[in-house]
Amino acid sequence: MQQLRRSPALMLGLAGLALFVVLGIIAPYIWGDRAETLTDQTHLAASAEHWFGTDALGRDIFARTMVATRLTLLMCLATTAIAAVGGIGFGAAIWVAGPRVRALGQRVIDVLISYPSVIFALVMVAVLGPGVGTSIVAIGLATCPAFARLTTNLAASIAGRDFVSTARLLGVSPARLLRRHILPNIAEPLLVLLSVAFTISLKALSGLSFLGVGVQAPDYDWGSVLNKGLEGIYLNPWPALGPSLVIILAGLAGGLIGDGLAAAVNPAAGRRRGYRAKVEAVTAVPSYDEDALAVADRLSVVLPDGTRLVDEVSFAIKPGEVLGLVGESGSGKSLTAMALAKLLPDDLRAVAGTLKVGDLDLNGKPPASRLATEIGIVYQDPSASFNPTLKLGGQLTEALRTHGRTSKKAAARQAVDQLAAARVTLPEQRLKQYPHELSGGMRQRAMIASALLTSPKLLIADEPTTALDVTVQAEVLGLLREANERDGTAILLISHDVGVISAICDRVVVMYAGRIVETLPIERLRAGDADHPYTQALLAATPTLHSPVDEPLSSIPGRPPHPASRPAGCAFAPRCPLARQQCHDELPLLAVHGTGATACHALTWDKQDEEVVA
Ligand SMILES: Nc1ncnc2c1ncn2[C@@H]1O[C@H](COP(=O)(O)OP(=O)(O)OP(=O)(O)O)[C@@H](O)[C@H]1O
Repeated sequence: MQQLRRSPALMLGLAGLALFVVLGIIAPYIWGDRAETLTDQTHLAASAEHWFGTDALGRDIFARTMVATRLTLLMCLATTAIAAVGGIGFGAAIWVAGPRVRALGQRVIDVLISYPSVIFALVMVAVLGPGVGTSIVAIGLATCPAFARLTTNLAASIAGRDFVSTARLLGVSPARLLRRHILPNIAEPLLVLLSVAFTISLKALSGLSFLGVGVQAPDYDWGSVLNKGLEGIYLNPWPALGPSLVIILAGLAGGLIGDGLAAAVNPAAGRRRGYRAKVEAVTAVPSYDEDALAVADRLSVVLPDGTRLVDEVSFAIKPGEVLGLVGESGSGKSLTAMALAKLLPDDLRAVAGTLKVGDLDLNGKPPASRLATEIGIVYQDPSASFNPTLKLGGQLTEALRTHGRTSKKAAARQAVDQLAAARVTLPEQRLKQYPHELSGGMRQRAMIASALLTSPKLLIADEPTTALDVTVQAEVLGLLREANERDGTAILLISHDVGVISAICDRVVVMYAGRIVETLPIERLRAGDADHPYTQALLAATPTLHSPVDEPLSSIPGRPPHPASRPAGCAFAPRCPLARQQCHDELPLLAVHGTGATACHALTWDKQDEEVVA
C-alpha cells in the first residue's frame, strides 16, 4: 500500500477517476433538466451560458456531457467486467484442461486477437441491433482474448516455479493449483490489465456511439453527444471539442492508473540495467591518492524516499589494481559497482563527493562513447549477458563499431583475437553462432572477451563465476587476472565468496548493509588476519584446504538488516559476538588500523579497558 501511495501517476489517475465517479452520481440531479430541455436556441456557439454550445435541438451540450458521464462509466465498468471474467475464465480454463486443450485454446485466442475488435463489434451490432446492451456485450467480448492470452501466458510462467512443482508432486489438482498457487501470483499484472481494459472500453464504446451504432436515443453517452456536436464543427468547434476533451481526460485517468499500478506492483521494473542514472554531488573533500584510477568518495545510492541503499562508501582503485568487493547478498556491492559505471536503475540516484574513472567525471555528464569504451562489465549470468536472438559476431563488435568507428572487418578481426586470448575455441566460427550454441563457461569467456575488446581502463566483474561450475570458475578467474597482468586493466571484482576474492585480488573491501566495514590487503585476508568481526565471520564460513572435513563450517546467525531499517549503531551489532551497548548506540567510523581500515568499536576497547584497569 505504501508503494501505491508513492506513485504520483496512480494518485493522479485515481483522483481523476474519483472526480468522474462523483460527477456521474450528481450530474443528472444538477444538469438533468438542462440536458433534456428542447429550446429554439439551436447550434449556439460556446458562451458563458452554454459552455460547449447547443445541439440541433437546442439542448445544452455541456449539461448533456455531464449527464452522460453516468451511463458512459457504467458501460465501461460492465464491459471491463465481461472482458475480465470471460477472458480470465477462458484463459484459466484452458490452462487447467491440460496440454492439448491448452494448445488448441491458445490458437483460438491467437485467431481472436488477430481479428480487429471494432469489426467484431460492428458485426455483433449488425446481428443484435444497436443499443446499450449490445455495445457492452460486443466490446466486452472483443476485449476477452487479451485477458485470456495474458492469463495463460502468466500461468505458464508461474507453472515452472519450484512451489508449483512441489504442489504438483503432492498431488494437488489442477483447479486447486490454479486457485491457490497460480491466480494469486498473477493477480498483479491482471489488475494492471484491468485498468487498461477500462480505457480501451471507453474508447471503443465512444467510437461505436460516435459512429451512430452504439447507444441510441433517448439514451446518450459521451460518444453520442460527440456525434451530435460534430454537425457544425467548422463553424462552432466546441460542441465536438468539449465531449472529446472529457473522453480524453477520462482515458488519461485510466492510463495513469494503469501506469501507476504497473510501477507500484512491480518496483523491480525499474531495476533494468542500462539506464544512465543521475549523479548528484555532495561537497567533495578528496581523501584519496591523486593517481588513483577510479574514485568513489562518500558515494551513496539513494531511493526516491531518501533510503540509502549504499551509505557513504569511499574507496579508490589504483591503475592496474584488482580490488575485491565482498559481502553477503544485499550488502550493496552491485549498486556500488553500477554507480561507478553510471548504470544505476532509473529509480535510484547516486550522490557522491567525487565519483570518477580516469578523467571521466561521473558526477557530470561524461560522453556515452567514453563510458562505453573505458568501462567494461562482466555480469554474473552468461546466459543473460548476450541477446539470444543475435549472433555473437554482431554483439561482440557492437561497441567497437558504434563508438570506435572501426570497420566491420577490422572489428571482427579484433573480436576473433580477443576470443582467442580468452581461450574460446574456434573463435572465427563463434562469431556466426548464437549465444545458446556455446556452453556456459564458453559464453562467460566470450563475455570477458567482449568486455575487454575496447581495452577498458576499468573492468567491473559482478559475480562473474557464480553461475559456473568449480573448474570453469578457476579458468574464468585466471582469464581476468591474465587480462589484468597483460594489459594493466584495473578490475573491480564483486563476489560474496571470500575464496574467489582471495584468488585474484590485491586488496579487498568488505561491505555490510550498504556500508564498508573493513578494507585490507589480500595477504591478510588469505592469512585469516581480519580485524572486523564480520570479516572474521565470513572467513570462518569459507572452507579452505585445511578446514577439518568432519566439522561443520561455521555460519553467521541472523540476517543483515534491510537498508531502510538499519539500526542507529553498528548494523552488524545484532549478529556480533563482541557487541556491547556502545555498538548498538553509536555508528563506528572507518578508521585506519594497521595495513587496513576497520569500522569497529571493539578495536578501541582493549586500550580503554587497560586504562580502566590502570
Ligand atoms: N532498484 C531498487 N529499488 C529498491 N531496492 C533496491 C534496488 N536495487 C537494489 N535494491 C536493494 O538494495 C540492496 C543492495 O542491493 P545490491 O544488488 O547492491 O546487493 P548485492 O550486495 O550486490 O547483493 P547480490 O549479491 O544479491 O546482488 C538490497 O537490499 C536490494 O534489495
